[in-house]
Amino acid sequence: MPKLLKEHIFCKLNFYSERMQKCLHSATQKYIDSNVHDDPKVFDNMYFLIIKIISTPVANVFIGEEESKNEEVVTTFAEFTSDLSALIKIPPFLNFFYPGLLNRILVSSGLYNPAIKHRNILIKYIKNQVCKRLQEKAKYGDSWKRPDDLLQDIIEQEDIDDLNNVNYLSLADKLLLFLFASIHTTSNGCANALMDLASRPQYMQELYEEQLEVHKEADENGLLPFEALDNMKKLDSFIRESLRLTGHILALDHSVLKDYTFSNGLQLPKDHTVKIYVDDIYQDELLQGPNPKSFEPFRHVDTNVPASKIGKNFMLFGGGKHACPGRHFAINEIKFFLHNIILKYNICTKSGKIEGRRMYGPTAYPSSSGIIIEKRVK
Ligand code: HEM
Repeated sequence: MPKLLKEHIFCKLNFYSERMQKCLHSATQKYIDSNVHDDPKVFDNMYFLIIKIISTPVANVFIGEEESKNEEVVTTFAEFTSDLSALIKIPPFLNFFYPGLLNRILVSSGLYNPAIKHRNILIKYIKNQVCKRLQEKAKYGDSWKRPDDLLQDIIEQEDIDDLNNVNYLSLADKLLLFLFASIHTTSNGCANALMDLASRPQYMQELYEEQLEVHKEADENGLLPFEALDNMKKLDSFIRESLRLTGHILALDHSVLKDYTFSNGLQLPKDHTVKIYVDDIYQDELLQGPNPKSFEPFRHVDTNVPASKIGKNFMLFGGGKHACPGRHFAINEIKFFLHNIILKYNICTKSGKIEGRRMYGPTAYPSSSGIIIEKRVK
């Protein structure tokens, strides 16, 4: 799965950049712009709007221009992970017998499996595309212009060419894995960054000036060249700081595959799950520099370390050979989205205070508090 993404999406970030921006523009227009008129407007729980906005370009790149315009597709992309995470919230009553036993019973007995609804929706739209594409390819042969998206890449990689022999279940399951990895994570990061900005309006002017300068590179449709992302240095630093202070207490669950003993004698027994105690990384002055607990939006500007850069002092995307391959895609999406918001609007929290994260056990979620969005006077 990571190999597929690396070969077919992350090598083509530049190619997808225009589509990503067009989708973000139209989704922002639909979910935000159309609700903000001359008076300031309060948006509660922005996460639910942002997840729809983030899902729009992801759906476009994953299953193509045509189907991604459909509201039902965007809703499935947006809701799949949160519906699934309802399973994680079920108290682990039967874990005494076997880890996750209650969830396994619910899912395998068919009593509760939130994935099925989304899989059926996805199959409906994928089927439409697969049929159309195979028929067109048969009709036009070499002159057929193949659509460029992940679905087409999978069709070709798996040599799918017989309409009567397509395993739609397997195709949908592959795509659902990608949805699981990409949508909630990116939306979380984006909603946190927006709330962090609304909480600290004093940094807005500096970011606005940078985005104005960057926007000089835009074409007549307001679309930026891919390279413009590199010039959003302050915005990039702001996003990295927001990600650094995501706020989880424990993160990065990993299974221990074999008994392991660290040099200090600490033992990890096989088959246990280990999690990282996040404060050990982000509140350590040696790793983060001075005042590691405080939100300093421009702390990364002169460090030459972009928001997507992983390292021992920044583990949000994991590390090593399994580090998140989607991190550049995610950061680009967040930057393009915030670029537009900063140019169009002033934002602040409804409470007028800094809003922190919402905790669910050791995991942090974006705050559901209100954000006031007001058109910028030019
Ligand atoms: C802010 C957004 C994101 C965050 C915070 C995030 C975080 C992570 C983390 C922590 C891991 C596990 C790394 C490890 O085990 O060491 C991971 C893996 C992965 N992520 Fe992301 N991710 C994000 C966005 C995305 C996007 C947009 C995609 C796809 C388009 C994606 C695809 C993947 C895949 C395929 C893996 C598995 C990699 C492997 O096992 O080799 N992620 N991500």
